[in-house]
Parts: sequence; structure tokens; C-alpha cells
Amino acid sequence: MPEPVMPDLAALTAKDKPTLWRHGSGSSAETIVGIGEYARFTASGPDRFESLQQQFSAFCSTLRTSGVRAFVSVTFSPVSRYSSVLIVPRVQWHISERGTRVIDLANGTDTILDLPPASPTAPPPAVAQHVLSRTEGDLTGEQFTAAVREAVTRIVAGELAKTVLARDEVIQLDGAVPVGALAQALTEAYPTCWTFYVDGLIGASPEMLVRVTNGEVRSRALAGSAPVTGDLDIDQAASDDLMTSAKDASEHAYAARSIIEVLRTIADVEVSDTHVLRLPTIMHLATDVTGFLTGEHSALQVAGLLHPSAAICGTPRDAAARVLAELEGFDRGPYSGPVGWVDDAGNGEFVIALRCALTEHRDEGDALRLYAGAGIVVGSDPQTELAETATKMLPMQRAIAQVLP
Ligand SMILES: C=C(O[C@H]1C=CC=C(C(=O)O)[C@@H]1O)C(=O)O
Repeated sequence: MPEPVMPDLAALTAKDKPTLWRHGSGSSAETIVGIGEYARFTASGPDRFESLQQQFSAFCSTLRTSGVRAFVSVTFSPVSRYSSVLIVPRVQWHISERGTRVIDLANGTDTILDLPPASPTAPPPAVAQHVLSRTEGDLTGEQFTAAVREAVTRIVAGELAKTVLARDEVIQLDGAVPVGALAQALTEAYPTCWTFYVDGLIGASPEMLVRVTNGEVRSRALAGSAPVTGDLDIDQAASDDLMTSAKDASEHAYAARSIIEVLRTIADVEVSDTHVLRLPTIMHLATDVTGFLTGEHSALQVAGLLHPSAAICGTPRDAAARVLAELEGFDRGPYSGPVGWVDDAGNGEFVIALRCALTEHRDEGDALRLYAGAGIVVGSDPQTELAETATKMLPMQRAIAQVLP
């Protein structure tokens, strides 16, 4: 049997039906690449997590190979018109410092390689060459600031304590999305984030919703933000301000509490001190929660319990979800839903789909719809929140500008 040949990641397009997951850089990077779809399961409604889990478990019981992974993207809302998906790639590469495992479900082969296989240099794929336009989306900047104003009024009136409002922007390309090249640009610029591509959704998220590894569980709550300028003194002052801001502390506390309260019901957990996580374009208040599950829960089931956290929905959860749906007025689809991978042993990793864009196929070429949101509490200023969403769109905008100059 010849050695499996690694696809040229930078040349991947939607035609390859790829799925990607990458975290870290250099020899400590962990990468999962899928090509083709061996199986695809969909679900919708409030039971979509459980439905995907059941369909995947039933599928795995028919396999002769263990360790097969599947990629998952779940919608933010249970009433989204988008489906939640679980994709089992036809061929999958699991690449880490431990070596490379290649599972080809169509051929029934399972190969362990000591080193990452060399990629052939593929001819340039037929993908977009240019950005045709960049326009506001379903919620314009002006509408967004009006929504923030209304949310603050309702918070002051006591209807809720926190909500998270998002807006969108559309970047129209003149051809197909250069999936691999964009993913590579994101990975290089944001190695501490998790780069993903699942079912047209591409991004690099800093927020680990849940990782389950043989009973060990880990989550990171982010909320409370300030831009990073690149000037060390300015950024240090912003970081100090973030740590002492009462508004950001309360915005963060709601998010952290929503994670801690759920994990405490299913695991023995420890909670880190709140600290500042600094990324190339933005910094966040961060709290890490780690521990061990006390019962049998798969990563997908834990993601279902944690979602929607107050980092992307609000507090109380139901009131916040109702208010954001009313004030945003658009379907978030998979944006701010869990995206990640699972295996047949219940392990997996899910980040919250942030700093991302969703592919839309149009006659003139693919469009990428970018999304970004901001937590709204008492004291939130509409223009500052709008600027924050612009900062959160930078990673996707810069990756697109780099690949399609
Ligand atoms: C909703 C987003 O970010 C969340 C995660 C980190 C910080 C946030 C904030 O400070 O508002 C948001 O809660 C987004 O990136 O679209």
C-alpha cells in the first residue's frame, strides 16, 4: 500500500469538501484535516446536540476502526433555519507531535506515519482572485448602535442583566472561497486560537467552550474586551484598565458564572483567577475552568449543556436570547454556536464560533458573511460597542486581504 499523500492545505477549496481544525504552531501544533464526506448527519431544534450524538454513536457502532473523528457545527439558536451538522470525512489526517494517523474510511485503511507526510505542490486552484465589494449586512452599524441603546434601556428597566448583540458584514468575492489559503493565514496570525473550517464556516476563535479528554474537562470563558494597538505602553495601560473596569468585570462575571455553574453539576472543577488574554488585535478578560467529569458525558453533550453561555447570549439566558433575537432581527446560523470535533470515545473539542465568516454561494462568486458581537450591560456605550465589533472582524478581514490582495 503506498504512503498516503497529504493534501496541499493552502490549495484546498470547497470542491474538496474539506474540514479543518488547527491549534498551535510549530512542532506542538495539532491539526485535523478531512477530505470528502463519508457521512453527514443533520439536526435542528432544541434537541440538536443529543440528536447528532445519537446519530454519530449509531454510525460508530458500524465501524471496524476506532478513533474516527467527526467535525461538528451547531447553530446558535434552536429555531435557526440553518441545520446543525456532523461530518465524518472520507479521509482524515490527525497530525500532532506524536505523529500522523491517516484513516481512509472509503478504502478501509488506517495508517500511522512517524512524520507529517510531505504535501505535493498542487497547481493553483481555481478560486477567487479579488474582493468585489464589502458591504454592511442585515444589521447595519447604525441599526446596531440603536439596538445597543434599546438593550441598555431594557437592562436598566430590569428585564435582563446582560445580552450580547451582533452585526454582520458581507465580503463579495469573484470566485470560490480559497478555504485552505485563508485557514493558513488565520493559523499563522492567530496560533493561540483554534482555526476551523466546517461546512462553509471559517474562522479562528479564542474561546474554548469545552474540551473533553478521557474524562478531563476544560473550558475558557471570555468577556470584557479592549483593542490591542501594538504599542506596548498603550496596550499595558488598556490591560490594566480592563482588569479594574467595573463594567467589564460584571460583563465577564456573567459569562464565567454561566460556565462554572453548569460544569459544577457534572464535574469536580477548579476555577482560575480572572486574567487578561492578549491576542494580536484584541484582549479579553479570561477565566479558565478545569476538572474531571463525575459521570459519563461526551464532549458534544457537555457543549450542549454549556451552550448558549453568557459570553454570546446573556443573563438570564432565556430573557437574553429573546431580547437579542428581537433586537438583531437576523438568523445567526452557526455564528456563536459550538464548532469542533468529536471522536467515538466521547472526547472532543468545541470552540465558540467567533471571529468567523460563513460562505454563501452566489452567481457572481462566493460571499463571506462576517459576524461579530459585543456584550451589553449597564453602562455599555453604543459607539464603543460598535468599534469593538469592528475590531472583532479584523482577523477575517485581514486574512481575506492577505490572500486576495
Ligand atoms: C461575541 C463575541 O465575543 C464574545 C467573546 C469575547 C468577548 C466578548 C465581549 O467582550 O463582548 C464577547 O462576549 C464575538 O467575537 O463576536
